[in-house]
Amino acid sequence: MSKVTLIDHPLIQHKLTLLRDKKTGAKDFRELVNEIAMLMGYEVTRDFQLENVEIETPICKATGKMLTGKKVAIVPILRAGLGMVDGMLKLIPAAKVGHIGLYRNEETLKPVEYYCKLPQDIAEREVIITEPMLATGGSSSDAITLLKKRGAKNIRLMCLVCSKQGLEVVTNEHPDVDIYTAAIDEKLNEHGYIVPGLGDAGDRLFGTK
Ligand SMILES: O=P(O)(O)OC[C@H]1O[C@H](OP(=O)(O)OP(=O)(O)O)[C@H](O)[C@@H]1O
Ligand SMILES: O=c1cc[nH]c(=O)[nH]1
Ligand SMILES: [Mg+2]
Repeated sequence: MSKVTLIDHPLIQHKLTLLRDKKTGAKDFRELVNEIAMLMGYEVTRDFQLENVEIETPICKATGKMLTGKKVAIVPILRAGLGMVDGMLKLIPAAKVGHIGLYRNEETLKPVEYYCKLPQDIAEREVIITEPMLATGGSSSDAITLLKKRGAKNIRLMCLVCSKQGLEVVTNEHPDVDIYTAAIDEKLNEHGYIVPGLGDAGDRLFGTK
């Protein structure tokens, strides 16, 4: 069964409230999304493996710990997932970045795929999907399916706001994928938007509405 981790660190909750506020404009919204992604990144990568390495400090020989070098791919779901990429790359600068383009049909709420470009060795990488909004769960679930078809085996999903029902969909369809989120909101409205949510993340990031 998927592990769902609610990352409710005070700094993240504070920034999330600013993000939810409709008075927050695109510039601040972009900055906040990146900052939250970076803060969440600590928790998302907490189980990364370490190995002992021998080094010499200015004082003496010592044993330190370094990442075992498992390669990482950050995969944003376009467009809104792009907003979280820079924050994650600050933490893992050597990560490669794949892109999955999906938009939600406004009537059916079903995701439509329009782009996919992944690192060639995606099967060997630890994949972190970035997706600010998990509403019906359709986009996240389809993105995971697509990644699995391309051979990805170790996938985790990083969101800002999830709906309860969307989480259920993704955890049922992909019980092997762990999910990290800064909030779990109560419900969806009749247009499939998360309530209270933060509105349309893509439009708010890129100022398209
Ligand atoms: O869980 P779901 O019900 O599938 O909804 C979530 C998706 O909806 C939004 O994408 P949108 O279609 O608005 O595209 P955009 O990111 O390009 O704005 C959001 O960015 C998610 O990808
Ligand atoms: O609340 C929602 C639902 C889907 N997509 C968004 O950007 N926000
Ligand atoms: Mg959108």
